[in-house]
Amino acid sequence: MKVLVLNSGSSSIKYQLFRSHDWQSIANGMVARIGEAEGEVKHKWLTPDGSQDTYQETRPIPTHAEGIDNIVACLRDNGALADVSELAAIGHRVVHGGPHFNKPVIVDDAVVEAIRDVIPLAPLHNPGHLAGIEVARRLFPRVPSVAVFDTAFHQTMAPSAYRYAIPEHLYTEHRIRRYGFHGTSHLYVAKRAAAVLDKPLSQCNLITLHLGNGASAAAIRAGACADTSMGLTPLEGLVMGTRCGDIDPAVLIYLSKHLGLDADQVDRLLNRESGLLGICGVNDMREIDRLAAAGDARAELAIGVTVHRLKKYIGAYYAELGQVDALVFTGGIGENSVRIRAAACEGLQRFGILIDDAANAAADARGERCISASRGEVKVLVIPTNEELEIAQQAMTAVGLQ
Ligand SMILES: Nc1ncnc2c1ncn2[C@@H]1O[C@H](COP(=O)(O)OP(=O)(O)O)[C@@H](O)[C@H]1O
Ligand SMILES: CC(=O)OP(=O)(O)O
Ligand SMILES: [Mg+2]
Repeated sequence: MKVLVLNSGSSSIKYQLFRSHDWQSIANGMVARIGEAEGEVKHKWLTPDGSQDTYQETRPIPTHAEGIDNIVACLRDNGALADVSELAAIGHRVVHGGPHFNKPVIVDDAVVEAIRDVIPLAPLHNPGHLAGIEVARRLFPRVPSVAVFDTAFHQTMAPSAYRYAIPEHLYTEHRIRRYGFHGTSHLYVAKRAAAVLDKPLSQCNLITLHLGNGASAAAIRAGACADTSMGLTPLEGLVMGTRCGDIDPAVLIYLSKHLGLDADQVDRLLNRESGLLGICGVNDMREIDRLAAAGDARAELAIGVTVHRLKKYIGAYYAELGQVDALVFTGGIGENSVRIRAAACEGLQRFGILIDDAANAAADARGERCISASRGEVKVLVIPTNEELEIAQQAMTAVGLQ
């Protein structure tokens, strides 16, 4: 059997197709710039002889339905999914499940309504997910769609971690609390870390750092999420590509009262024009690394603010957990930036966190690896995330086939 995973955003749909007997990824790609004059289509798949083939074009993709049509036609034509009856499930990434979901669910009308219900809490993400879900259910009425929520893994947080210190009715009536995101990634790397540590996940205390364009940290106690840096929305916490992360809430009041910005302008400023981009004009960490190495002071500052914030979270989560088995780096930056990993761990020997510089910088290193020095009590691990695989496996379990 096969499982198709869709990560359907506001203007793009990323996908990956797995075969379930060995969880090999047999095709992946995306359609982007949906609704724009020039859409972008990229497909990659495994051929029967084991090599990779690709297809790329620009063409208008007016709607999500046409996007999914394009993906399915390509999978049919290249043989990756010659027959739709091979599909056991379609797994959908859903960023916000609100308070409703702590595990994956087979999508029915009630689930669609629940996802719609929390659109105000994730206006950038949930509408795109719903479009993908609705099209998939219409095109494949016989294939179960399974929603896998970014928020689900974080549902084990205690009220002391998820409640904000604001009037109670904002929680009881308006559901304003910390939800946390990237949960599928935090869970996936936590499972892999437990395998590397050779212990059951339920016996592991971990600090996981998902550092991509969006970035978040999680404190994991005995395999369950105890705290995480993102909040009501994916804006809180670490410094991100274009998002500010933690900020004095009075800055918003100031922007509104003294600079006359309305809610939409504040939203755009903090979600899209801040973070690394806001500090140094660039949001790609590779480019920032290069600029900083060439002496660019703003790029250096962007790295400085990022690392300062990361260290605060490592320290805070260490204090929350009391004992830590491993610190885990993942996401595009966590997996690749030697400098950020080294700087985030610098000076933490007293915590038992000590990096082996050669292991951290090993140029040819790929895949899961341990980069801590042997005398460091806390293992420092680099674990490439694979949210799609986690979604595919959870979807298979949800439909009772695994
Ligand atoms: N070799 C590298 N060194 C430093 N940063 C890198 C490297 N490769 C990728 N990145 C950074 O990873 C980030 C994207 O992470 P990714 O997890 O792919 O993001 P997304 O959240 O979009 O999935 C970008 O800031 C990119 O510059
Ligand atoms: C929740 C979130 O921030 O997701 P992404 O990193 O994919 O933007
Ligand atoms: Mg990502």
